[in-house]
Amino acid sequence: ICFVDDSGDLKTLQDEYRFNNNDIQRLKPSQFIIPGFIDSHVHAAQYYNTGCSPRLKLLDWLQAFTFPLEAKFSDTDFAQAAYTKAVMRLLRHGTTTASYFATIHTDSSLKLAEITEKLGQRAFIGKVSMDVNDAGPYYVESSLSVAVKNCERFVNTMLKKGNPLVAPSITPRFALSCTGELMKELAVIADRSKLNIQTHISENREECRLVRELYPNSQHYTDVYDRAGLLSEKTVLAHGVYLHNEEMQTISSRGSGISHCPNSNMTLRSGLCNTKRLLQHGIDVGLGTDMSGGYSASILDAIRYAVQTSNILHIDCDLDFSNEDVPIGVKDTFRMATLGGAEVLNIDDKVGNFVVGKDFDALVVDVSCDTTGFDVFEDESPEDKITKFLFLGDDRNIQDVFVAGRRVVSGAKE
Ligand SMILES: Nc1nc2[nH]cnc2c(=O)[nH]1
Ligand SMILES: [Zn+2]
Repeated sequence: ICFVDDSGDLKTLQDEYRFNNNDIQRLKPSQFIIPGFIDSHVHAAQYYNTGCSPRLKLLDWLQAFTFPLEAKFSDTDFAQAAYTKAVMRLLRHGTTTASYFATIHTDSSLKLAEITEKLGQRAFIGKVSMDVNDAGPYYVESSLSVAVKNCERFVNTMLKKGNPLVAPSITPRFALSCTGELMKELAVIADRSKLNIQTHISENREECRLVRELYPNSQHYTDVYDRAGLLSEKTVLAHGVYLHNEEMQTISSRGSGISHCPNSNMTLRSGLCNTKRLLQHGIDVGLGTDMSGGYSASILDAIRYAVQTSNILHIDCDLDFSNEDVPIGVKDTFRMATLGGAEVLNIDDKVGNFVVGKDFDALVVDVSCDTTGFDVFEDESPEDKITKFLFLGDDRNIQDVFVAGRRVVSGAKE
């Protein structure tokens, strides 16, 4: 982004900033641009299962549906086809940055990185690390040392590429899938190259109970990760539904962020995350689809579910809340979907809003395109139109998608 200027005098701007007439894209009155959406927690492999909503809770769902699906990604041809569809779908929904979990397989995780590079999406790619799986030996790394070697090969290959848009993220699946030793080794690898870290935390009551049982010497779930050295300002913790105040204080003091995944939290009946409390503790909050825990690949869906989650938390609570404590609204969740996500992923110096010097990651939205699913009226303000798009719009309204100034989706008719 070289300049932001609302002067109507094109000639003066052209003289000052030296751009050609051919470089100008004029927006229609029904169009506007917004920062690209950031999905701070999404499982690329699980795209295959989106919409299959099996009505199980987290741990049973992992065993019955998710691990068997992820095991198929040992086949790199299968991975190539499935990941291509996933990345294309996310881009079509306006996700300019995604923080992906892949699977435990190094080569197919590298394929996911290649696909995001080719299709032009900004991405963090996580080869999933797990050296424990009670569900069986068919989906687990065979030992601690193999898990560490796999992670190192993945990270080294990614770093050698040196792509400014696609980076590795260290990805211990969660405390129930990793030994304490593995988590410590992964923290060292992350620290060595100052990498992002992503994992799940405090998503489901049964999961929290098992973590307490498995780590009796830790004060709480957050402490398990903190003792392993996994909490940095580049750490993304997905869910955080059942965090206590003390845990939020620790997360805040380490500068780690939470990826709020409201569709997943409801679909898997995990719980309702109180994002207001997280924000009050000074924690960065972004949005995640967490597909296929969440059934939708769209961050617009997460924007809506995040509003509704906060609304539900405030039903019948009016007497307990002061007048100031209103639920979060669509402005808040739109921020989470853009700048909030950038803060959580520690890339807010590069993306998240339109500030000179940042990269142009943007969506051209048209609220009156041919196939639009809602109506706007002449007397409505720009703010009304944006709000309607956030609540009622979909990929049909997303005309163009730009990542770092490159148009990666063009919905314009020839
Ligand atoms: N939602 C969700 N939670 C998890 N916890 C550990 N693995 C997963 C996963 O794949 N999805
Ligand atoms: Zn997840």
